[in-house]
Amino acid sequence: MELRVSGLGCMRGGTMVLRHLSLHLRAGEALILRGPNGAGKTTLLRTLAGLQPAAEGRIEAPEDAIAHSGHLDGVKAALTVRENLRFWASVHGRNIGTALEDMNLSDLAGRAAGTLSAGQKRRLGLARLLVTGRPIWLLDEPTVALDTASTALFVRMIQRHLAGGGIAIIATHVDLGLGALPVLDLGPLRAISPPSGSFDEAFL
Ligand SMILES: Nc1ncnc2c1ncn2[C@@H]1O[C@H](COP(=O)(O)OP(=O)(O)OP(=O)(O)O)[C@@H](O)[C@H]1O
Repeated sequence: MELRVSGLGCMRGGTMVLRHLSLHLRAGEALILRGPNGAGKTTLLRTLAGLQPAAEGRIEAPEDAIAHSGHLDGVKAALTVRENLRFWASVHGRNIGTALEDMNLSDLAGRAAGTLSAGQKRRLGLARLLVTGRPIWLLDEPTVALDTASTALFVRMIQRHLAGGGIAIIATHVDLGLGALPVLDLGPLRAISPPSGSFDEAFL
């Protein structure tokens, strides 16, 4: 199990955002993506997941190995938590296993997903990764809206995934307490310079 990326360039909205990105992850390895707002973390993860085409370069991974968890996780509001997981599991030809327990969703299993809080929905989105059975996880700000206990559940979930030979790329602005993982700063790989005097800078 490997993910190999070479000379990757990614576009967003018709503009080249990142260029010359190469990386190589083997089973059990993880990478933290960092960079300021707009650096291209989401764009990179979407490109690696095949949600948008690469502008240049190569992405090599086994077929159907990648699962992506982003800001919109396709939670079906009218289905219960359990039904959502069963639906995704069936798409991948699997059952939901211990996904409910692993993300502390057992007490919410019968609730319509549309009635969940932001953090509960995020836990459901992360539980979805478990039922895909896919070994390469691409995670975009996975702990947004999670409280301390849920963040700890997520960290354990990642540790088990890596111990089982999985791979993870995690875009995050926070220290997850996952130990000394390699960090890729996308700032230097930006294909475009942020405009000077931008809105953000005006408030720094
Ligand atoms: N739908 C879109 N259409 C056009 N440009 C976009 C679109 N989405 C993002 N962009 C632009 O693409 C660039 C990269 O955005 P991206 O969301 O990948 O950054 P990011 O590093 O994930 O940022 P953040 O830390 O704020 O989540 C930014 O300049 C952003 O403004």
